[in-house]
Amino acid sequence: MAVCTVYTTQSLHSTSSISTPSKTHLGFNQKKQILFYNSGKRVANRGITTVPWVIRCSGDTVVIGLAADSGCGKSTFMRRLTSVFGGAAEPPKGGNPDSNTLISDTTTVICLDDYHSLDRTGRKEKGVTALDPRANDFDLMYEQVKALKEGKAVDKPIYNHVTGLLDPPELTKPPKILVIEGLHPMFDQRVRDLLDFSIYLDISNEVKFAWKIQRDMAERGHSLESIKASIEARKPDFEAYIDPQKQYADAVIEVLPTRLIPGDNEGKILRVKLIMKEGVKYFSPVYLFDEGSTISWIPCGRKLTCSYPGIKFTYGPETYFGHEVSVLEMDGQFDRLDELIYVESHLSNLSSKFYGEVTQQMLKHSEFPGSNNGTGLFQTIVGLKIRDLYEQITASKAAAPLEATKA
Ligand SMILES: Nc1ncnc2c1ncn2[C@@H]1O[C@H](COP(=O)(O)OP(=O)(O)OP(=O)(O)O)[C@@H](O)[C@H]1O
Ligand SMILES: O=C(CO)[C@H](O)[C@H](O)COP(=O)(O)O
Repeated sequence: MAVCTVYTTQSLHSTSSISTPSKTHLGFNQKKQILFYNSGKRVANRGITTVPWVIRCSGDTVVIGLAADSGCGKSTFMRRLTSVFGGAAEPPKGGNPDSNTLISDTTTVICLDDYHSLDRTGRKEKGVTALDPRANDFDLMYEQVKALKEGKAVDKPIYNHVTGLLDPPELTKPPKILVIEGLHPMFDQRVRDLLDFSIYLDISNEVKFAWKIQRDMAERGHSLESIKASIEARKPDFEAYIDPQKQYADAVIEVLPTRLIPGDNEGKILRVKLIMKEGVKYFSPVYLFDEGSTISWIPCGRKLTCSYPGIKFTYGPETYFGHEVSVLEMDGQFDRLDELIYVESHLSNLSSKFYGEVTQQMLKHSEFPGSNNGTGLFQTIVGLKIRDLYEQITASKAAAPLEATKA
């Protein structure tokens, strides 16, 4: 049910006895008594009113932002996230086969490439990349994400990656959870302010290169030179417009080459950091052994099989762009995924619903890239945290109308 916040009208504001705008919550078309307050004290009772009083409706839609460069694992993360909610995500039925949208029972994932204002030819003519803000319509992005958050359907444009053209729009309905993924979910402050939670996938250049080669060379037949050239061409705009968004993220998954093999730059064994901001509403960071302490842990031995170069976890408080954060790091990879339960049992605040849920999720998607290392583990954990955040937000919204009528 969408919930609407009702404010007093201008004429009531001008009444000297009422100094603060009053608020209450209504369902659409629901009649309810509206109470007015003066510094928390009930001062008037205006009887029954209806929707015309409503000036702002916010649906139950929780909005999550996922930022990353292209080819950095957003789709894989989305598949893990939607799986935590129990359903598979699919393109809109009967719509444009080249739609970028994915819909599951609870979640709709929209790709912000759909807000490219310049198509492929337009960008070429103007000499700008897709990462450049001038190639994107942030006004429309803001209006549509805001509308969806408020429970209203929108006609969202489609950027067609096959043709490089802007296709006719598709009707997008407000879901329970809206994920906006792409290059710029935290770039525009208005859009950023709509996010209930934000994530940045920070893939180091060395690893990005290794992944690109794996996908674009092995799977798409591109040459090594063209992959190198495309990464180099994107770099200045990536550094100017995409990378700075990580400072705003509530959680960052940073992927680096291992430190367990000196000089390694193959990008096969990874060191992955989960950077979690402290003090974010409805989000309490995961910790290892003891919250707030600095821990270094090598779990290899009788309970966890590790081949060379082994596995090392670290955990502790740090500062990230001036924010207090907790950082959990995993370097190395698992030999046997079923043994992950041993690691899981030493992690706290996971927001799992039962013992072993993280291990179960990882085993369920063992074929996804990153399932044997920190990328898969931390994406799964962030998925559980998002479910928990969603449940807390909806519970608090459901409690709000009751609180308002009790007063
Ligand atoms: N955790 C991982 N470990 C190893 N390789 C990975 C990982 N995540 C992604 N990759 C590699 O990167 C490729 C791109 O992943 P994915 O499709 O999830 O990224 P994306 O950000 O959605 O890409 P795009 O925006 O280009 O569609 C995968 O095909 C895989 O080769
Ligand atoms: O950075 C990207 C986000 O996915 C794409 O390169 C951008 O959307 C442009 O698309 P295309 O490569 O199809 O012209």
